[in-house]
Amino acid sequence: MTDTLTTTASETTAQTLSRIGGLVRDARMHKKLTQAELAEALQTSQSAIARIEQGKQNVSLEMLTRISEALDTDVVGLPDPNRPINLRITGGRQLSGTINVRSSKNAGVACLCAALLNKGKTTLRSLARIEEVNRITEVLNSIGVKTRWLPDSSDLEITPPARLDLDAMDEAAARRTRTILMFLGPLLHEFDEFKLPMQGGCDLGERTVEPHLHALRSFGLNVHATSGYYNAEVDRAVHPTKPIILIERGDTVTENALFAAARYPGTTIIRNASPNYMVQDLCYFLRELGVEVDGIGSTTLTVRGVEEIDVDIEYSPSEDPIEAMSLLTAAIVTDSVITIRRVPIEFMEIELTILADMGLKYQISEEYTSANGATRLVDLTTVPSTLTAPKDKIHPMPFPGVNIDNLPFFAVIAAMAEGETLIHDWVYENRAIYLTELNTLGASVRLMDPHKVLINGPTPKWRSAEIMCPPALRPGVVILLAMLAAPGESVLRNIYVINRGYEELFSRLNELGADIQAFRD
Ligand SMILES: CC(=O)N[C@H]1[C@@H](OP(=O)(O)OP(=O)(O)OC[C@H]2O[C@@H](n3ccc(=O)[nH]c3=O)[C@H](O)[C@@H]2O)O[C@H](CO)[C@@H](O)[C@@H]1O
Ligand SMILES: C=C(OP(=O)(O)O)C(=O)O
Repeated sequence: MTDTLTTTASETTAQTLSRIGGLVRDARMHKKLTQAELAEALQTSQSAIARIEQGKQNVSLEMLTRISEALDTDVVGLPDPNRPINLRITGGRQLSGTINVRSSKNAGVACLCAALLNKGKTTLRSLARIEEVNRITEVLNSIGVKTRWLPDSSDLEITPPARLDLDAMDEAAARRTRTILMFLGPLLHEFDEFKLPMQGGCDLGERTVEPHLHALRSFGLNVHATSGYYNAEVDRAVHPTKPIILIERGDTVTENALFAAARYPGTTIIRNASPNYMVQDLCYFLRELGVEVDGIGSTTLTVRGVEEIDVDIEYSPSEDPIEAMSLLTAAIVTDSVITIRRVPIEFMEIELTILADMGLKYQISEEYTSANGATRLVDLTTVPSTLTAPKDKIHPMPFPGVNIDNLPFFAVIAAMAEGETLIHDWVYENRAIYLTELNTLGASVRLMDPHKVLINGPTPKWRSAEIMCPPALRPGVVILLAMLAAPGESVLRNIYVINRGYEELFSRLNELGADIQAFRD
């Protein structure tokens, strides 16, 4: 398994050198050495260190070993998932400039799973290069699917083998994601019997599986769970004879039902479908595969499937509304003017309306269209504003509603606003609890019950602190953003979970003026 700080063979030399340079710089700064001091320890010149750090100099293995010794750390080590990445954040700095929202984790992983439906070559353009995608490509590679990042791009080419080898599956990678559950839909077309390791993902308390199994039963899939595996059997005589009613309007359950319907050579009607952004992206992707999907963006999807799909296609998953919300929150907590480009506005409208009611000022551009040809985008420029708490509680809903994954950001925003804000995360058993970590940074967050926090703002004085990153993506980012607000040096430990869902978040925030350095113990 690789992590963010390890190099991969497919990277170009220039990219690799610049990555190594960044690692040397981070390790040197962590050790609090100047370039001249490191140069002296290595008996080389300060300009040689500067060139290495800028990625402008070839670095031999011998030199890397010496640098590692001088800095007391493996600058480039063998991949070791047990060595956590930490962040050192110098907060209290304003941000400025422009940043582009990248494509979403959730559409990305849906399209990766959907590529299993296609015997031809699938190219995903501008796919998020994140740990969740790494885990899925590791699983795909282990079962025989070839994946290749095209040079100088984030475009991933996916070529399936004639027959998948499920026995060779990289189970360790599979168990680190919930996405593995979304292999059920594609695989039921390929195997009469198969088993999959049980899923992982964010630690948010119990997450349901039954809605997936319920939906897939209409396609003859029967699953029984035994000691860490889903054992699946497919009864080929069973077909959806009536509309499939999802028992939850979940995103991935809708996607699993779509995978099953995509290669069923008949019409499937899916009711209580999620119309959320990643599901819409997946529907557009399926259309590229030749599958007819009507009702995109609604809760009833009608799918006319194709038994065998063998086409070479390209698709560009759309921009991530949750990343847009994260960047907007970064601007709010640092009281900054930044322009966030490529915001998928349809999936941010309610959040923006609530924030406007709280007093947030911003400007938005004319709309334009994402590379997927459908998603409406705007550029959003923030204006430093004085916020007051919302009059009512903030709670999420399946789309359209405040996005479930955007909810945690309101906690740190509420900590900037005058008055009391109640945040009700009815969805996840554990997630609200992690928001109380904001207290360590000076906020006033009271846990009312496992689903509700009451936040008193504005925070009189943010203070820096050292915190273990919560094992959940969005709360982890919320803590990171609060650390941007807190003057002084904070440390956020073990941030794998953030890299699971965000691409180069730290260096991109640094380009806006933040000071976030990654280091390993
Ligand atoms: C890869 C991916 O796309 N992940 C997203 C997807 O996960 P995913 O689709 O896996 O979400 P879950 O199935 O875990 O649903 C989240 C929670 O909401 C509950 N629930 C959901 C729908 C509903 O109508 N009623 C209900 O009670 C579920 O029981 C569960 O506890 O959707 C979640 C909810 O939007 C997001 O947080 C995840 O980022
Ligand atoms: C909960 C999330 O993701 P996942 O479904 O991948 O665990 C998330 O994106 O916040």
